[in-house]
Amino acid sequence: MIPVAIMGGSGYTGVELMRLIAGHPELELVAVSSGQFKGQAVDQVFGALEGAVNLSFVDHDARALAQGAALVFLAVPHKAAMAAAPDLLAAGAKVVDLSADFRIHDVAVYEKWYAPHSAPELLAQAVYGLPEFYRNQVKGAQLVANPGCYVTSVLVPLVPLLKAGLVEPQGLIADSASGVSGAGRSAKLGLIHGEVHENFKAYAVDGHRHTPEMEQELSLAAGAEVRLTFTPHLLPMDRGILSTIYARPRAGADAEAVRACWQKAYGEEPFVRVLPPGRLPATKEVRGTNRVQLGVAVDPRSGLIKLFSALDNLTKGASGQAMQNANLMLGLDETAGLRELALTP
Ligand SMILES: NC(=O)C1=CN([C@@H]2O[C@H](COP(=O)(O)OP(=O)(O)OC[C@H]3O[C@@H](n4cnc5c(N)ncnc54)[C@H](OP(=O)(O)O)[C@@H]3O)[C@@H](O)[C@H]2O)C=CC1
Ligand SMILES: CC(=O)N[C@@H](CCC(=O)OP(=O)(O)O)C(=O)O
Repeated sequence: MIPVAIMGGSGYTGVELMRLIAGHPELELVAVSSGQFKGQAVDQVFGALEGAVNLSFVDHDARALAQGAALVFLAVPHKAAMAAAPDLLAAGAKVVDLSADFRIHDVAVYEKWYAPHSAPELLAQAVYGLPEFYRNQVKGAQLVANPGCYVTSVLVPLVPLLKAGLVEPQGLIADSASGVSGAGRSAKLGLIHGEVHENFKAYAVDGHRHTPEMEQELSLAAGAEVRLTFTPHLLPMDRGILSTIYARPRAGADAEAVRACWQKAYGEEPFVRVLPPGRLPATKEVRGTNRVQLGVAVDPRSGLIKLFSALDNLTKGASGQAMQNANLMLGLDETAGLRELALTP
């Protein structure tokens, strides 16, 4: 068994990582940290893990977590991740960072949207962890920057189409809606039941911090600078993201051409499902899985192409993708521990 550790085990992505590791044939969780629950048994704090994790939470001490772990998952907020990564790497551990700290290549862009960067020297070695696009680089990486949840739902449908020149790189619009677990497990007024239940609204309409990350990867795919209009929405459910993307077709591209392009890009991919005509992505069909579903339609009036993607923000949007990256970095079967199917109602 390969020993792994988690910094930030008391949050939603941390507990999801523990669930996935518990079902993984070759990984063993050897340490997990939490400030709030330090010293308490993991399965007392999270009853869902009873019998599956026999550890108590320890301090957020990077060097201690790296000791005895081949790989450490950083399931902590941005800033905390860049503070821990140098020590973890220096101690010889591989690192999968679920935060945004190493996703944006240009430090000035990162600092504009986030905060001053305390470890910019690591940006050049960080690999952007979308295995469907960067699999070979991930395999050799010491530090992987796991993509954002909204970002994965926008890049998977769009990147192959931009690379193939099937859609115009300008004028792209993405409307995405996320379940509440996307905002993490800390108490916030806007996330309590009375505010979220039976409600649906947009937020961050002047600019969400995932926009520059999307534009970075979309521009690389298009070979030209891409500007995207992105609007996130909060859905009254716990998990799941549905993105609807509007794009202007190029060279007469239609739904069939889009599906053929996706099939070429993803036909062999274990976690991307291109849905046949007549079926559209649905969050319930990917809930708890590492899958992304893709669907397409052409608006008969405007001629715009509508792309749809569904994923679970905590699995393919965070911890599942982190596990997929860890599998590649450790030389394991990429799908190990990730073969769960969604629950039907
Ligand atoms: N939720 C989601 O769907 C997604 C989340 N992400 C990213 O993953 C990371 C974790 O998110 P999520 O699990 O939702 O967050 P939560 O708020 O649910 O959990 C945060 C975790 O980080 C720990 N933590 C908080 N502050 C610090 C600190 N200064 N140093 C070390 N640890 C700290 C907390 O531990 P304690 O309070 O016990 O000390 C807790 O375990 C974030 O960077 C987030 O942006 C990425 C994609 C999707
Ligand atoms: C519903 C909700 O609030 N979602 C979060 C998703 C952000 C997230 O987790 O993003 P990083 O991985 O880049 O930190 C938000 O909009 O801030």
